[in-house]
Amino acid sequence: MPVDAEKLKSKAQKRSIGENDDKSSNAEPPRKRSKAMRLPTDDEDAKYVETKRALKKYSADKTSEMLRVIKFAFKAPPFKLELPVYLRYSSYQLSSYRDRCQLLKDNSELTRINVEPNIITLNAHLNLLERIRDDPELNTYYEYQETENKDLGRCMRFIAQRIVMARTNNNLMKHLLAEQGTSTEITPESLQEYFPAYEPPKNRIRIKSNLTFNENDVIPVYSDLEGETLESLEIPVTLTYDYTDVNMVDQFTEPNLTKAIIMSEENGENMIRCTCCSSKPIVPCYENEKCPCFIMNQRMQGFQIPREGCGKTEFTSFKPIYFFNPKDHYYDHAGFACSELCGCGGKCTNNSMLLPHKKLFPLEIYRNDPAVGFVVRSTVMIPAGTPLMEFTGEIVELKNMELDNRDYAYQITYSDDVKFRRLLQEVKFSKEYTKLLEKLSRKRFFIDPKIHGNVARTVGHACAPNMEVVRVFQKSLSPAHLHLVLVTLEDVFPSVPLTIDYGKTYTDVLKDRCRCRTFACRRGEHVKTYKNFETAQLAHCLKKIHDTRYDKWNKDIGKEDRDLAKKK
Ligand SMILES: C[S@@+](CC[C@H](N)C(=O)[O-])C[C@H]1O[C@@H](n2cnc3c(N)ncnc32)[C@H](O)[C@@H]1O
Repeated sequence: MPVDAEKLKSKAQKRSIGENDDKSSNAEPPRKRSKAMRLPTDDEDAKYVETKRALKKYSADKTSEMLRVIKFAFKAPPFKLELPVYLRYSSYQLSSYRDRCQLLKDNSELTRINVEPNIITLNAHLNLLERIRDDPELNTYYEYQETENKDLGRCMRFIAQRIVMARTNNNLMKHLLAEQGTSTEITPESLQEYFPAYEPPKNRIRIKSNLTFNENDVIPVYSDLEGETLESLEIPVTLTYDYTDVNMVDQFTEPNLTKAIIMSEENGENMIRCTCCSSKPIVPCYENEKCPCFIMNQRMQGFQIPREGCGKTEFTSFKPIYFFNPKDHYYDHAGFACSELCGCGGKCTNNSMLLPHKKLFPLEIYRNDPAVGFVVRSTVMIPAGTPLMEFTGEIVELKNMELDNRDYAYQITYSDDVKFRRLLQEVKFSKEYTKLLEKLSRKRFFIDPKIHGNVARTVGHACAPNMEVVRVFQKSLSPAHLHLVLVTLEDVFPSVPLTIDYGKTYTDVLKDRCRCRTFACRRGEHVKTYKNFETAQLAHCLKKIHDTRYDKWNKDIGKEDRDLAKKK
């Protein structure tokens, strides 16, 4: 993820002689779990219960009042209890909070389970269709693409352009490619070996049945490492974070950000919300030219440079979000969504956060490569253009972030974000608030999910990723009102890990240790296999590979049989 290069470099060096090297060595003797885990004492447990009670109270009244919430952070090993004071959540609800302690307590969940991949895929698909059918909002407004996607050619073109651009904009890459050596010709057949399907073993170790503690969002965690046993498995500390679906702000470390939240709440002028309502279950805010949230959404879509023959990327609630121009992607792509504070309550066509918050697509976390650690996949096909998940964590300025957290954190504000700053000048906020937002926009804020985060923190890096990260604002325009949303670039099938591109800074630090194994890898073993990518040819190959995967998926979900049965 794009972070300060020098700092990361020192961290990478630290790692290369330490933790990471150990992990990648297959020869490492299995470590005993007991060393890492100690259950809390009665005293510690009592304090934990007390905290939870305080949190419950907070969730129950859902006020936006300042409230003191005590955070317990358990650091293992050795097990240590801290009591820093955590305040203030930038969201108006605390939808979940779970302590690391719970994970330690739940060690007994560790179990072996037998799976039949095809049955899992079929069941997951049927469950998904059922969920869509049973949800009055989805069954009327959302179309899950079960048939072939007619826009796929366009998506593949974007991916191909993105890959070519990431390579040509990278000096180290240019240098490597200029070296002597042969280059493999790009054909669907030659690329095929870089698209292996991941089939989990039939007998898997399940570490947790649900990492989120939310029964509407079940995310199990598996360990599929070869030769691993229940006895040798060590639950890594990277799994013991507080699961949160909302971003957080600590008022002590980030007083200016807190001030921005308060100013937006206390002065209606600084808040953007609509009063739209209708008798329909979903209010048509995106079709209402007077809706202030839609107007802001349109203004942000104005960041995009028009391309001949292409439309603009639209941020709506139910239609796919397709991209057209990979240049300046993060700067050019932002949306503004209605929220629960609006007249529509966020249940409208102008809320691209609606789908990710529904947790429609079942996810699982697993690891099969010790050098990469845990990654994420879905057990159903996720269509291209789906805003799949939000990347949550603590919003923190670079100078306040712990060095150790940086390989997990995602940068959200950039001092050279000219278009965004121009917009700030045009919006009619109070003078003082505009000044503050301007100041904040020049600072380097990150979303740090290391201690408080969600499943998105586990998404791995790939040089040819299948998801892109975009910004969606709600309520106002400070960094505390910004959400990072991960959108699929192509149809992602159940056998494929979900990935994003952590960015050039990160891959440069990875040096030759990138394990994304994609044909377009910028830092792995196969960097020089393909020297020349031509966009159109690459898009064509990607489409062919997609079609093969699509045919297999169709068989797995028994679609052909069901279509036949319907005809009869
Ligand atoms: C944001 S975390 C991803 C979750 C992590 N795998 C875990 O188990 O918690 C980033 C870390 O994952 C690993 N990682 C992710 N993608 C990788 C890749 N393509 N090659 C090598 N390591 C990768 C690296 O250790 C990196 O520091």
